[in-house]
Amino acid sequence: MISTENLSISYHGRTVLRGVTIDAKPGQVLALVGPSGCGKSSLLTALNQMTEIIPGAGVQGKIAFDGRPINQAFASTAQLRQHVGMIFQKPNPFPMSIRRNIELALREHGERNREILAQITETVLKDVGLWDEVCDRLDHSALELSGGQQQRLCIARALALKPQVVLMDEPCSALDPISAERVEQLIQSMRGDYTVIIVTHNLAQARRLADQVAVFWVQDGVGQVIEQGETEQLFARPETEIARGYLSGQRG
Ligand SMILES: Nc1ncnc2c1ncn2[C@@H]1O[C@H](COP(=O)(O)OP(=O)(O)OP(=O)(O)O)[C@@H](O)[C@H]1O
Repeated sequence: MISTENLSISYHGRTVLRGVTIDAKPGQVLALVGPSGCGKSSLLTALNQMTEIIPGAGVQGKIAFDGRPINQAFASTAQLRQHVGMIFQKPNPFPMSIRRNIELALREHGERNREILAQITETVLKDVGLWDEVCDRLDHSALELSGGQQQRLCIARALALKPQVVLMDEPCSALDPISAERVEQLIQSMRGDYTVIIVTHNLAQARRLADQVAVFWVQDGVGQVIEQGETEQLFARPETEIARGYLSGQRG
């Protein structure tokens, strides 16, 4: 669904990630794990072309969506981001009503019909398990919601655009344990319908959620993928000493 080939990322001429080849398959969850600073977030950022707005950042190598280079697969960055949504560590709802948070994204992509807007809003809020909690205060500010509710709203906002891929950068790590569990359950429920690439420092979470895992590590001062494969196989029988130490919690 979305893949990279020999992808490298640099900032101001310093390469921070080198030679990354990954393939997130349709409907699967791919977890990116590894210690701080090995380039996991940089990779996510490159996948929906946000790297382009970072001063001094450069991307080399190939990124493909459904087998086609992303520049050819999408007519514009806006179209790419419709198909490839992004969720950040800190929930970032717009400072406006719960309803407007969902509708604004849809309106930006040309949807004006009020009934359709209301219907999609209800559907996606139900999908993320938020409808019952907010249906009587849709016109209240999204900032009145708890952190966990805000994160589920942000996921609903992304899902409203019917993306095929959702990129998630540590989506649970800023939440309290109960909210984190709800968001994790939500990601679990997205399996099959969406391709998810999730950066997580929580190895137990990666093991619970992911079909595939890629282990990142800094070698010779540059981030690289040192091992990747099916989750259970990778955790049970890592091939490299470094991955074995990291996945067992003894390194990193
Ligand atoms: N905008 C930027 N300008 C310069 N250097 C950057 C920028 N963003 C990231 N870096 C550097 O790139 C390297 C990789 O950072 P990145 O955030 O991608 O790693 P990470 O594995 O996601 O780390 P973490 O798990 O802590 O989020 C780090 O050395 C970081 O300092």
